[in-house]
Amino acid sequence: MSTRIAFLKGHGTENDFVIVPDPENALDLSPAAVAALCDRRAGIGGDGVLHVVRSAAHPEARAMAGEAEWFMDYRNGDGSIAEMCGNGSRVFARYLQHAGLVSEGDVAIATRAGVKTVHIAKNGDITIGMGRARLPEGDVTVAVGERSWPARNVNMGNPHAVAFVADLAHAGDLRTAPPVSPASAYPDGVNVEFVVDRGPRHVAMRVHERGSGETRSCGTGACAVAVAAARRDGADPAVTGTPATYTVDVPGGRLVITERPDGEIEMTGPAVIVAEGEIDADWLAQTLD
Ligand SMILES: N[C@@H](CCC[C@H](N)C(=O)O)C(=O)O
Repeated sequence: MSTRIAFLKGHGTENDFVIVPDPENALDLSPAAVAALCDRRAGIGGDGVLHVVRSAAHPEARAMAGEAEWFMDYRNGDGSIAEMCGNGSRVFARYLQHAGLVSEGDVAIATRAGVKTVHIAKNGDITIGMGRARLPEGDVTVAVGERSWPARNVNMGNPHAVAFVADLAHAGDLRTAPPVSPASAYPDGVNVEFVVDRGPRHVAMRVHERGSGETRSCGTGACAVAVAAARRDGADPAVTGTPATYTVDVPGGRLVITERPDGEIEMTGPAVIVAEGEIDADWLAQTLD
């Protein structure tokens, strides 16, 4: 009988993940293995993988082990590595709670973008402290077909280009990554958000994610959108001295983002574990041949 590898499936506003608990970092989770797991026809299916590892057991997280016991080793659906995943961190915290590894309240999680504090409420949503946005200088343009828009470069640990558009349909089918120029603004690739207004401090977005394609939600993207919208609306908390809260509708649900005058950003939304199972290790090994 072949070896089995435990997995779970979870999502946050329908940004879905294959969760692979591997406390001692014993699995060789190569890019090809991640892509095979995320394949929606031949694999389990997901926008990415949440590899759950003890910080002390992972070379990229060892230095954070004193602050956060668990490291979110996040991978995009194509197997590439990303610095941060906002929805993933809520689902990661939900998994830790589900597995009895943490209780409700505040939990520190190590990520490639540093240690994040996640608050698990008694019932319902999870809030994560996302840290501060960086807004690199320089004009950026996003194009789809004949249309193009000026965009805001926002870094939430990972890179985003936020374009305000008249109609979300103008983003097209998003089967391929929309060109962003100049390419030099994003040497490591970029996540692209298209945004429309829904009401006061209420927007809706679609996203094309680096390494995953169009997804039903992107947490870091929603934060980037809230930051860009606040600058556009003259509601920059650092200038007004008051927090700015935006409701961001995504195709898979709703996220609420607050930026405080000190620049700290909090994101609140759901996180759900939907299934548990076992991966056939022989199948996974064959996918790599
Ligand atoms: N869906 C995520 C972002 C995942 C990483 C992104 N695709 C990248 O490469 O930066 C989120 O919820 O933030």
